[in-house]
Amino acid sequence: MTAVDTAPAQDRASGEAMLVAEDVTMRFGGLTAVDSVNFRVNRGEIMGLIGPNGAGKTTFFNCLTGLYLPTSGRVVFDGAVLPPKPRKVVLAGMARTFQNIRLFGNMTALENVMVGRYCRTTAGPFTSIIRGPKYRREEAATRHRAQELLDFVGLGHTTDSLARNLPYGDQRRLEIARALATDPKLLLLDEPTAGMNPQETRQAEELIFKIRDSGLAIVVIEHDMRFIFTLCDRVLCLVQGKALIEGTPAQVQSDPRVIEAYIGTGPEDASELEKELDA
Ligand SMILES: Nc1ncnc2c1ncn2[C@@H]1O[C@H](COP(=O)(O)OP(=O)(O)OP(=O)(O)O)[C@@H](O)[C@H]1O
Repeated sequence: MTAVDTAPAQDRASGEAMLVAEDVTMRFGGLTAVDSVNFRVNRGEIMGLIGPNGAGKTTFFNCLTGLYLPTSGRVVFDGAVLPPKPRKVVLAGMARTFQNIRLFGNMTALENVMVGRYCRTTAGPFTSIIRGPKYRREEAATRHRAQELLDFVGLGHTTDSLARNLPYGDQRRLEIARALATDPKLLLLDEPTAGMNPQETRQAEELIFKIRDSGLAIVVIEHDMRFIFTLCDRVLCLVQGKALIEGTPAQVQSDPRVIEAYIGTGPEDASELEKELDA
């Protein structure tokens, strides 16, 4: 978490591919939730995924992170086809957060982050019971790294607080710290600002830039358009499972088909989008 990415957005957009989705299709029975979507995320890039409700964003995200095996097409991560097990995906260097907070509420902030770290430790059940020197060394290193990550996300003061007692915005940041504990090369965030107040949203934005600057690639699903257009190098808009447009925030923002797609799916989404674009 030390290197700083100072590359301009256009360099990142033409950089080396970290994640490539080729013709990814996901069907649930007769419903095609994701329809032949191509997608590419480069090293050090922040990629946004938008679309009206039911557009297939979460399903596509689940295909990208190994939670779903696409009906057809493939996902290549860091040069290799994505392994079909979420645990192997994490070990390959991909971490994610979920739309709904999934912390261990009765564990402390530090313990929550340590849980994320255990995928990189080697102590098995036997060593953990014996608690020999190797276990103690590893546990101390895990604790140290977890504290570093709490500091990194701005939660250094919450070490011993129970996760369930943290304010909402802090819980979201704690989830990010736990994801970072797995040492990812790519971080996927599913609606990271859902339910946040404007101040928490601004803090989330700063944190995501900081993570990108530390060398990670990031994919974000978000309904908050102002947030996504400020944050991302490129944005993909999905509509009814299909890729409508992919481009820079300026290109996507000015494409009339994007507003049209939102209007077609209900006045709430559309007025939200127009409000954001006018701001
Ligand atoms: N496990 C599933 N089984 C059957 N249908 C599903 C399943 N998951 C999603 N769908 C359907 O696939 C379509 C896309 O849903 P998805 O949740 O991916 O959209 P989304 O863009 O993430 O929506 P939102 O913004 O509301 O979260 C919807 O019609 C949804 O009902």
